[in-house]
Amino acid sequence: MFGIGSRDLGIDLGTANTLVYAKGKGVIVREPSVVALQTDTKQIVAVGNDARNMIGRTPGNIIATRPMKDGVIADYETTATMIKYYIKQATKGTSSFLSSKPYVMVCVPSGITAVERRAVIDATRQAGARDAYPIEEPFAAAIGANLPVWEPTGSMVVDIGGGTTEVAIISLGGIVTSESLRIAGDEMDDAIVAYIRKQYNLLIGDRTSEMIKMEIGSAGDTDDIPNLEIRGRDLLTGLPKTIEITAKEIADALKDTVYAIVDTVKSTLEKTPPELAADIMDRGIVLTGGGALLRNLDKVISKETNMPVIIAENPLDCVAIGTGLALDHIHLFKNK
Ligand SMILES: Nc1ncnc2c1ncn2[C@@H]1O[C@H](COP(=O)(O)OP(=O)(O)OP(=O)(O)O)[C@@H](O)[C@H]1O
Repeated sequence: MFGIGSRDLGIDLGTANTLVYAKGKGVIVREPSVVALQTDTKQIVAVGNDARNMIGRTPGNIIATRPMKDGVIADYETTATMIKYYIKQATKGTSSFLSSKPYVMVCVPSGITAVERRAVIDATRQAGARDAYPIEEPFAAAIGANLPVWEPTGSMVVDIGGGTTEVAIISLGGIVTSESLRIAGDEMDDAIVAYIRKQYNLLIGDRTSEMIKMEIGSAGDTDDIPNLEIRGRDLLTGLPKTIEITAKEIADALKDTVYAIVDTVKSTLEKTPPELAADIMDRGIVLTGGGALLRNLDKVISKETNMPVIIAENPLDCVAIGTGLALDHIHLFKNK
């Protein structure tokens, strides 16, 4: 018997954001997956929001890095330290932390290799978990979006995060078919950087491109979206420069990424057994993850698939909520 208790945690270890869900409390930590390190000693200077504010603004002796890339661990030691910091933050005040470590349910992309999966389990244990149980991200997203995952009915979830887009058809507590694409929100940001550089010879940072995406980005129609003034460094003069860009330009820059996501949704639907496809037709495709907030993405997916598409409530929190709620079914998950 596991004896899951209130100290146990669900962690959405994301490429862009890390969220921690505590049983009975909900999401109690929501911070960017960023760590700032001393370049020479590799000592941690800051984690989360504090570290994110340093991106692109660090002096030579400090670097702000994202230890997760494309949904998997790119820098093992830094990821373990980051998880440790968040577990500590989530369990502070609960005096039992040292005497009784938490069980942790942690999400992993569905397309992960055995080695990548092992790294997540080991890093979470090293970070102070009593034991770690991986749950596939789209399954967690579906639980968090309140879909009837345990029932004999088809549900379809598209989780668009920073590094990965996970598409899955779920029925009877399992993933029937899924596809994982290592293209999502980060790729959209990169596409904006590349467009501005090519079109205007202007270099902008990752934070600026993400801000542009959130402010005026659209997967389709751009009517009624105002222009935006942005600042960067002119590559010809080397000096700061301000330009005005239109939503139409940004929509064009995002097109390839958007259609890579749409094609993955379509090819997953093509592999779906007909009975389940009929269920999905009734209930609709549910979008989760921060990428679900890209303007008009729901409309474009709906038009391209002829299916109803719904954006989950609190799309950024679905994976964390689902990971936490899955603690009640921890015996169904393997810790190897
Ligand atoms: N309003 C918005 N419009 C467009 N994109 C958004 C919006 N809000 C957040 N995002 C994007 O959502 C992404 C982060 O989503 P989320 O936190 O679900 O990802 P993650 O879980 O960290 O990543 P992954 O699942 O790939 O490991 C970022 O790329 C962010 O820019």
